[in-house]
Amino acid sequence: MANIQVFPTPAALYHSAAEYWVRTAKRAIERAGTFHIALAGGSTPRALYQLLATEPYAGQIDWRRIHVYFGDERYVPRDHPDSNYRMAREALLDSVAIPPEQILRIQTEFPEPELAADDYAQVLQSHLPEGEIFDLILLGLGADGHTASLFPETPILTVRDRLAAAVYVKKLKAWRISITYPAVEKARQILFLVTGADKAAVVTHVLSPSADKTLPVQHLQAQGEVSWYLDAEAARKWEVTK
Ligand SMILES: O=C1O[C@H](COP(=O)(O)O)[C@@H](O)[C@H](O)[C@H]1O
Repeated sequence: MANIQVFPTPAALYHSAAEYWVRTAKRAIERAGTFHIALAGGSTPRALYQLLATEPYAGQIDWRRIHVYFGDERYVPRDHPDSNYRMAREALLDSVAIPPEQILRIQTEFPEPELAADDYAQVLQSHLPEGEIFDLILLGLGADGHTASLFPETPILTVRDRLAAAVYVKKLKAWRISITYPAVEKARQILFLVTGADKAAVVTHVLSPSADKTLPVQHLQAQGEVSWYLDAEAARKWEVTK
């Protein structure tokens, strides 16, 4: 059963998500000495990353113990405006003391997206703690129901033998590299961040137990704790139906 929280404003959501991150990191560091987190891309998490780079949050985290991964990446150069790595770097990673070798981006320099995905699958296998388990995965939700780059009606949805894969998204005419269901499902904790009125319909569909299981996020068989942080706009239609 997921924990669903609705916040009156995006700012309230971001502050609670920053507190969640700090709590989860401290707990992991106490338990294992490290915190392995996969970041979401897109635009929603940017404000969270910016908050984490400032007080009172930044000073509560032992950044030297943090290992950062990416849930998905656009197959573009790392300084491209669409790059999820670039967004996270500008919003957070450039401002905190994570050792550079612990920032494990998806390397899009490979000549084929499949090679980049194979490389990232290896990176995850060799860097994640035993069992290839993330402490926390941050995820977003696209208006079409995609999460990470698990897009509807794409072959990546059937990949269960690798931790990362490449996917061509026809409607975007673009390649993506993404972690796969098995990588997401094993995480200790998953936190979805969803804001804005354009997500209201998809949120209602995804969170209604009786809705058709047509969207990728509905097929996620998470083994750990799942939380949804929604702002009031994104939750507007769901709150009416529940
Ligand atoms: O393309 C992407 O979309 C999703 C959702 O992004 P959002 O800005 O609408 O929240 C995101 O989670 C994913 O990382 C990104 O590559």
